[in-house]
Amino acid sequence: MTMGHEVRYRVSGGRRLHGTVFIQGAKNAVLPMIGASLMAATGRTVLRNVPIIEDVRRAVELARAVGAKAELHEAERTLVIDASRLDSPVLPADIASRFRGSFLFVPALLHRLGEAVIEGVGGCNLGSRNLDFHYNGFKRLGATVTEQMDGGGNGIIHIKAGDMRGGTLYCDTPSHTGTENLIMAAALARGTTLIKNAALEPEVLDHIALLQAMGARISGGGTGFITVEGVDGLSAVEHTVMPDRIDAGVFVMAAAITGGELNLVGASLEHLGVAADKLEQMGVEFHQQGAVLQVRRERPLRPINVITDEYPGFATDLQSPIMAVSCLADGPSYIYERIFDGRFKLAGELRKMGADIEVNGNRAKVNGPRPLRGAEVQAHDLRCGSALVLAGLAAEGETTITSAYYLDRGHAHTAERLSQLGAEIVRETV
Ligand SMILES: CC(=O)N[C@H]1[C@@H](OP(=O)(O)OP(=O)(O)OC[C@H]2O[C@@H](n3ccc(=O)[nH]c3=O)[C@H](O)[C@@H]2O)O[C@H](CO)[C@@H](O)[C@@H]1O
Ligand SMILES: C=C(OP(=O)(O)O)C(=O)O
Repeated sequence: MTMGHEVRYRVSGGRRLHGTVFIQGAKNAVLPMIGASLMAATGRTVLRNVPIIEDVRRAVELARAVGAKAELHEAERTLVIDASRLDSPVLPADIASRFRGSFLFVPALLHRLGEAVIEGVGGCNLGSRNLDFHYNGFKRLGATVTEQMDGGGNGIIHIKAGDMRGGTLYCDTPSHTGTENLIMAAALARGTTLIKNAALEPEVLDHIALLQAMGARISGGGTGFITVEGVDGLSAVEHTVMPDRIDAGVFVMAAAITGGELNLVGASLEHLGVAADKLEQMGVEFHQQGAVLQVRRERPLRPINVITDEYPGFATDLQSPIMAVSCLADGPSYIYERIFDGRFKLAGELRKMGADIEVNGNRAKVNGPRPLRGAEVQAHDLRCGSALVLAGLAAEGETTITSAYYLDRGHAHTAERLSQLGAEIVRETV
């Protein structure tokens, strides 16, 4: 995951955070949007409020690998994509295996080039992460899916478009990227498609809004039943990416774990779903003032009971961060991870910092309060990384977080933004 250099963060804890922070654009909205932009056969798509994160850099590389012109203007947080000439259906492993969002390029390749070849799909290693809902949906629309082994024993997936016609599709559980991929595949198929048990996440709705602006005919977003009437083509448009609710949740928890007070520009209480209620129960006070969310924590942290679920349930991507906060809560906290079966590697790292956490399958009990002390710890995945930053902010002494490419996959300018709030944190490449 580190590609030549190792990224690490050093955090010195014990400072209360104060001030104003800008919430980045949403990773899980911009990635499907980059996939959608490849469906426009003419013109240039302009995406604004793009988070400057490693996953976006990889997506830009991947868009270029299939023939698109893609320019990321980092200072302007704007991505311009001209997909008028795509010339390769291959998603090369050296780029695609580094982020999950690479699979969101498949519908565009099917419609524009008639096939997609996937040499590797990446993303955080969170246990089993199947793609059967995607494959089954593509097949129901008329595609064929085959797997071959390359010389090194790695599977290469070939998807051929065939005559793509609308049909009835479903997700066994409301998959986030599954819903986005099936909507895109149906948008340019002939006739009407119904997707049952579709995901309700705000990023899925933002993605639908972009596709509608491009000319797609989609209804039912946010209901669990999505209907797509196929159209002949989609046009390039300009769209502003919604704020990242997971980035917002992490900054709420930065205020919570340090006993600070922050103004989060662009954060929405509604988008936090049940996470907002759980954080309130822990002692966080919220004041939504238009598009600015004010948060502070003055009272001692109370323990919490968390069950992860699809939106508007408690987001699995905030489960690791709240595990870090609950280490300092006044009593035992209980966490039940229902979405992924391998998302507790964090517990071992927090133990190195003095935490007392018992893990049993997908359930964890965090015995708080335990003072945290600085240690050398490893980010095993993106949210493990953000949780360790939070723990470092509250720990006595210095915490070094290694394998921090994972953190950079999903959070922009972490050290700069936290430093502006009074934290002592540096990012290093070694
Ligand atoms: C790029 C992106 O948007 N990533 C997000 C997306 O991941 P992603 O879209 O991969 O997550 P899904 O919603 O698809 O996965 C949820 C669960 O469904 C299972 N499943 C999914 C698809 C499938 O075909 N078969 C299957 O069994 C997965 O193994 C997992 O247990 O949603 C997750 C859950 O909110 C978030 O943690 C990720 O940050
Ligand atoms: C699991 C995550 O991302 P991805 O699906 O891109 O691996 C995440 O954002 O925590």
